[in-house]
Amino acid sequence: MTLAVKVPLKEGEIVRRRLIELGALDNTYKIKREGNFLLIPVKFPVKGFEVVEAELEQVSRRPNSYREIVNVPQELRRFLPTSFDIIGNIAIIEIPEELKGYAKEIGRAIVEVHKNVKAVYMKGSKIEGEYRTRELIHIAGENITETIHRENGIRLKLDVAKVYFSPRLATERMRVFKMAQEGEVVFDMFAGVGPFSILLAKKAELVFACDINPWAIKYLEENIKLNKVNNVVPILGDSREIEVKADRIIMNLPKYAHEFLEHAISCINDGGVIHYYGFGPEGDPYGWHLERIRELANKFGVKVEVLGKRVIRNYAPRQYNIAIDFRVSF
Ligand SMILES: C[S@@+](CC[C@H](N)C(=O)[O-])C[C@H]1O[C@@H](n2cnc3c(N)ncnc32)[C@H](O)[C@@H]1O
Repeated sequence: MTLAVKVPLKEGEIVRRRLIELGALDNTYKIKREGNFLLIPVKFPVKGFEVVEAELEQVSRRPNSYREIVNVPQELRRFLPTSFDIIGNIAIIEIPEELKGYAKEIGRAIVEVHKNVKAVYMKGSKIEGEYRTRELIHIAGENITETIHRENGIRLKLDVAKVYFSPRLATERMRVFKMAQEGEVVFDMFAGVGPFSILLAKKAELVFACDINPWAIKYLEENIKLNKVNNVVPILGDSREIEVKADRIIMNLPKYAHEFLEHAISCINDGGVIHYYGFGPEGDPYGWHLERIRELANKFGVKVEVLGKRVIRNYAPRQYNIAIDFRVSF
């Protein structure tokens, strides 16, 4: 037996919406028709409605999406985000202004549907600052920010509040791994907690992994142990000040990578490959970056061969996160 609001058939939809607004609708039971009435399952007695005890059928199918069970007013449902990131057992979601008042409902629904998710955070700012982190606002589940994320066969321990990490780049990291050759020396200029470095360590002879964020380096050191790799050298500092020679350089700092190009070219070995990342506008997202690369190639008197370029993902409206791979020959 469960509690249900009994309403005339023709008022059913209006009452259902009202119950959603009140957070009273119990989605775990099905609505039942009884003659000219509907029995709408509720979580608690609701003032102003006739509440009865009823035998209702339980909803047996496990929902596929939090959107199927979340209690938000019908007219706002169209604003519900269709995707969010899951990093280890932590979900991070961008909630539009219209739904900010329902953030906790959304968080609760995510925890309910995704059994592996233990904590949910709402994005509280854009990615900003030198460390490329953002403010996170806790909306559901446990108040934890440290987790272990699995991707491409490696484990990455990290704190989502203290370091940059995006699970959306997993395919890009695998693509770079596939391009890498056995026995190379790699310079990961903006290593973070090591998703490129640790993966590439499986092929490379040596990986220099630099980051300016002490938390990133702390987790990188833990991840080196966690993944039992012995050829990654963590370096805390500004990668412009690190003088190494490498066959492959990864420049995963899209917002500022162009400022580091000169140093990258000075670190690359003859015939080496640079994986450059940037942001660019719709239409020609590569043009500005390719010009910078060619300018510097002229300045250094080296040859540049573009091996590939692609859009990785949308970054903002009409702005793309792009990648350019190029070979440098002396
Ligand atoms: C976009 S994140 C990429 C992290 C990592 N490659 C990944 O895929 O998760 C850029 C990283 O560059 C680091 N960073 C920013 N400026 C730097 C600098 N001058 N030298 C070294 N690292 C820097 C930030 O702390 C941040 O961890």
